[in-house]
Order: sequence, then C-alpha cells, then structure tokens
Amino acid sequence: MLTKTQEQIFFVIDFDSTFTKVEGLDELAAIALAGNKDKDKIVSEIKSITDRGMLGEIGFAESLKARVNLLPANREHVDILVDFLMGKISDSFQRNRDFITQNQENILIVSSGFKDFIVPVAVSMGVKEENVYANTFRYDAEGNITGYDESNLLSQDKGKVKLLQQLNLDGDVFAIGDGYTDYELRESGLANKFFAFTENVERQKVVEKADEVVASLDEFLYINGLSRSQSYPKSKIKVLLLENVHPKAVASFKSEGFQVELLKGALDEEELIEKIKGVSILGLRSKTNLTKKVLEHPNASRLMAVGAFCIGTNQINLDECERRGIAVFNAPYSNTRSVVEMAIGEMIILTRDIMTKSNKMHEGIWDKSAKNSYEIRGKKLGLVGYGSIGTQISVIAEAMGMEVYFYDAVDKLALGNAKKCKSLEELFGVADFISLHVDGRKSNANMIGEKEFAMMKDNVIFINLSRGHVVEIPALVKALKSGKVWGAAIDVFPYEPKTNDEEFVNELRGLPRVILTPHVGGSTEEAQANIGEFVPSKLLQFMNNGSTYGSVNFPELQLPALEGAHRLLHIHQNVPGILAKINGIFAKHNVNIKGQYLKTTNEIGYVITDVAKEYSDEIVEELKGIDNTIKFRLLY
Ligand SMILES: NC(=O)C1=CN([C@@H]2O[C@H](COP(=O)(O)OP(=O)(O)OC[C@H]3O[C@@H](n4cnc5c(N)ncnc54)[C@H](O)[C@@H]3O)[C@@H](O)[C@H]2O)C=CC1
Ligand SMILES: O=C(O)C(=O)COP(=O)(O)O
Repeated sequence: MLTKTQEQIFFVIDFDSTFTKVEGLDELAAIALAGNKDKDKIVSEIKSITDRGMLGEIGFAESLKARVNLLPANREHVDILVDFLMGKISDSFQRNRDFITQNQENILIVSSGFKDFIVPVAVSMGVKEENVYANTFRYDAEGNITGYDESNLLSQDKGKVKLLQQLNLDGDVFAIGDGYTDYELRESGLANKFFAFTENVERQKVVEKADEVVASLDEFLYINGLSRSQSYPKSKIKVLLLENVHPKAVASFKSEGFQVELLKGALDEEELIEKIKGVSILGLRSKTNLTKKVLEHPNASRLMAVGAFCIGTNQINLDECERRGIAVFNAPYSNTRSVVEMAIGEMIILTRDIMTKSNKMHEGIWDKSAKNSYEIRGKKLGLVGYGSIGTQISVIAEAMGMEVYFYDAVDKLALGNAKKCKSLEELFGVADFISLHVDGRKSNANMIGEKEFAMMKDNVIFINLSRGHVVEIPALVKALKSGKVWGAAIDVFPYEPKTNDEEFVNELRGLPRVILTPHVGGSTEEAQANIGEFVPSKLLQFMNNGSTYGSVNFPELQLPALEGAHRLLHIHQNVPGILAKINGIFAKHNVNIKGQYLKTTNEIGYVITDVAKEYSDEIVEELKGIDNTIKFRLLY
C-alpha cells in the first residue's frame, strides 16, 4: 500500500494508447493471427470492441471477455508483443524518462490491459513493478492463453474505480489517459483531475469530459509545473508545412512532439495570413510567397523560423524576416544534382529532336533520318550563373565533350577548361546551348528579353530551369517562331499553378520542340527525401538549441549542446549597448554566466547566454524589457 503526505500527487497513468502508442490486446491479436486467412476480420472485430469499450458504449467486463475469447494467442506471442511495444512507447514518455524515474514512488500504471506485457515495458522506463496494476492472463500447460484472472478488479466493470477505492491513496490523484474509464476516476471523485491524453488517439467523448486536454506528457508536466525535458511543450508549438513537402519532414517534427499540419498546395497571400495564425514554424517551397504583408499581420506574431524546402529563397521577404527576428533556412544543395541531370538530359533530347520523332511514332509515322539530329559532343554550352548548379553542369558537360563558357555576376573560378565570359553578350555570341542558372533575385526579372535573344546565335537551344520571371515569355515565343531559338526546355514560369488541380496557361503551349515541365527540376524522390531531412534538421537545431548555422538571413552561430544550464536567446535591433544591458541584468541578480555568444548583422544582434540553473522570472522580464528587443526565448 502506498501512503504519502497530503501535498503529494499520485500520477495514475493508463497504458494502452497513452504510455504506448497502441492498444496491446489489438496488437497481440495481430501477432497471434499472422498468416491466418481471417486475420483482418478478427483483428478489426477486436478493435471495434476495444473502441466501444473505450467510449463507454459497452461494459468493460463484457468487452474484455469478448476480446480474449477471440484471441488465439500464447506465451510466445506475448513475448513478441513485448518486443514490439518496447518500440512503441509514446514519444513524450520517452523524452521524460527522468520524470518517471524521479517520481517512481508516485507513478501508478492502472490499466485494464495485461501485466504480462505491461510490466516489462513500464519497468524499462523506470516504473516500479509493484506500481503496475493490470490484469493477468491464464495459460494452459502448452502456454496457450485460456482466459484471465476474473477475480482481478481490473477485469470488472468500473474496475479502475474499484481499484483506486481499494488503494485509498493519501494525496492528490491526477488521472492521465485516453479512455472513458480513466475519466471515471474523476467522475467518482477518486481523482482530483482528469487529463485527456491525445498524443496517440483523440476520443471526442473523453476529451469533452477532461479537466485538461494534453497532447503530450510534456504538456501535462508543463501545465502542472513539474520537471520536464522541454522548457515549453512542443505539442503546443504549431508547424505548418505547405506544398506537399516530403513525409520525412512531417515525421521529424511529429517525433519531436510538435503539432504539425501539412497542406498539399501553395497558399496565396490572403490564405497564408489566415493559416499562419499561431504558427511558429513555417515550411514552404518555391510557390508560396512570404511577403511583408503576411509577416506584419498580427496572425504571424508567433513565427520564429521558416524553412524553404528548396534552394531558392526569392519567394521569402528575407529582410523583413530578419527585422522580425525570424530565422530562415533552406536546402542549398539537396536538389542540385537533380536539376543538373535534367538540364543535361534535355540538351540531348532537344539536339536529337527526340520530341518530334517520338510524337510522330505515337501517330504511327516511322521517320528514320539523321536530319536535324546532332551530338552534343564538341558543341558550345553557355551557362548563365555559375553557382552550385552551373558549376556541376560545367564539369559533367565537359566530361561529355562539350566546350563550356559561363557568365556570372561575380568573379567565379572556372572549373576544368571552362571559359569565363566578361558579359552576357560575349557568352551569347559563342554558345550553341544556353542554360540559365541564376538565382531569383528581383533584379533578375526579365533578364532575358528580345534584346538578349537577338544577341544569341541562330538555332540556339535555350534552357531555363532557374526562375520563371527571369525570361520574358513573349520574347521567347517570338524567338522560337522566328527560328532564332531552335528548341527550348522550360521548367519555370512567371505564373505557376498553385496546385496540380489548376490548369497551366501559357503561350508556350503547343509550340514544336519545346519541352515544358511543371517546375520539377528539383522534384526527384532522392532530392525531396534529402530536403525533407535537411531542412527540418536545421529548424530543429534552431528551435532546440538556438543554432543558426546555415541560415540565409540570420547571424550564423553553431552552438554547443546545452548541458546543465539554461540558455537564454535574445534577438535585438543592432544598436549600441545591448550586450552591456543584458550582462548588467545578470550581474545585478548575481547570475553566473557559463557561456555567451554574440553575432550581429547590420540589422540585428543575436546573443545567446548559458547561465547556471538558478534564475528568476524577474530576470526574464527584465531581459524582455530591454529597449530594442525583438524576440526572447528560453531553452533548457
Ligand atoms: N527548377 C527547379 O526545380 C529548381 C530551380 N532552382 C533555381 O536555380 C537557382 C540556382 O541555384 P544554385 O546554382 O544552387 O544557386 P547559386 O546561388 O549557387 O548560384 C546562382 C549564381 O547565379 C549568379 N547570378 C545571379 N544573378 C546573376 C546575373 N544577373 N547574371 C549572372 N550571374 C548571376 C550568382 O552570382 C550565383 O553564382 C536557384 O536560385 C533556384 O532559383 C534550384 C533548384 C531547383
Ligand atoms: O529548389 C528550388 O529553388 C526550386 O526551384 C525547387 O522548387 P520546388 O521545391 O520544386 O518548389
């Protein structure tokens, strides 16, 4: 029997779908029935009985009996289940193992599941075996489950209530769970509070009855001011991901406990203003414009970080983000290779006139001839923009026997035998192929128009996989129709549909020898998966320890891991004296600084201070109150 002082709190925690992500008995059925032709039918029958029991639609004793009767399981299946459940412990429980071990005297697992699989899992997390209250299976001599101990209170209707009555805990009782039977502890007056736990399942009927709804154990600990691994629960931090970013990105944020919403398409300004409300982390690709209007709207006031799940960041008002203390990250190299391969492939397709030949074949026309068909070997490639993509194309094109020329706005080292041109005019005068790889900065709008096409050699092959606004489409159409441009491959357009449901409208449609692709230069499985890992890792480093390494608009700081300290992040306008004021506050309160880092841009300063554990709310308020403060964050 547990007896505690009055101020003590007992944490009565449910197991299935709370401590672990799944329902143990359902999983046991799936394991036991593996290979059975009626598996799906029986498992879904068991699941539906579980759900009805959880919602209080049928009595618990009836639901348990019905489920165990349907279960052809044995000891071996239970062992397999234990291994499986070890990997299914709820993420927020795993994060807060310390809380469990430190409070093991007061943590009770009260479950209508079975000790046979609960004890090993709970004990592995620091729960005391004697504090696990659950049913036990009965087995026959061969180890087959034949039933369960029906005298156990937890196998009966209102079993949890009966058990708590018997335990007669001396202190406050907080019940945490996802099911109706957990709420019944509160209803009966045996628990002071019921916390509906929604990390794994959310049942409306249970949520409605709760004193508090907690999306994670972090949130429960935060609400109750208990020691925890996250200073602020991530389940309260909203992540909005747009433009169908890779599922890996969603998984990274979810496994850290964030509240994640993924939308398939891009959003226009008004839609984004609506959706950005309460969002702290925004993920987008090339089609969503993050404008000043969106950023200055009160709905965007919680925004801390933006991830461009692509290379280009021209769609984001980087300066406005910086002024507002919002760090922006991108994936500068993850899709480089994909663009390179597409550009090279398109050069070959166009110069062999494969589009025309293939179209004819589909119409049944066999036109075997070498007319208008050339090799790329020995031809001159002109690259406009010699950055990550341009240089990689340069190396590969040269290896394929092309002569490479390039023009870049800044002085770039020529790779291999590539030749640097001093002007666009010089480049256009010599190139048989022109491929654009400049970035999408505003000043590059309409960089290629009638005047530029006129400078090019006749019958040039023209490729644009950079940004749509770089090329004047009417001028390109004219150049194609006049024969100045022999063929073109265009992947990016001044206006691009927001989703796959919108029609693509453009004057280039229907022209011969023009490859049109829906902005897929960087859309390969490999690139998207790489980006889906890379960008979240940057965003998470920023959120978890303040590192801004790789940010495209923020002072870059790579910080050591945070150990045994509080980390205070202060973002301010870059005016004289802020660091002195910050340190003045620490000195005044006699707080020992364990480490401090400062980096500035023209616009902002970013100061990170690691302090010994003790600090007061007063200090935090004073730090936030320093003039010219933009944002303040506290981590541990
Ligand atoms: N179609 C697609 O799916 C994709 C398109 N892109 C586009 O490709 C662009 C280039 O990517 P990276 O090579 O990684 O960028 P990068 O920043 O490494 O290279 C861009 C180069 O263009 C040069 N440049 C900019 N404006 C110029 C001008 N007016 N004249 C001459 N040179 C100029 C810059 O100095 C720089 O060297 C991205 O910014 C993005 O817009 C990138 C990935 C996928
Ligand atoms: O990486 C880039 O800059 C791209 O243009 C690719 O954009 P996307 O992610 O396909 O919208």
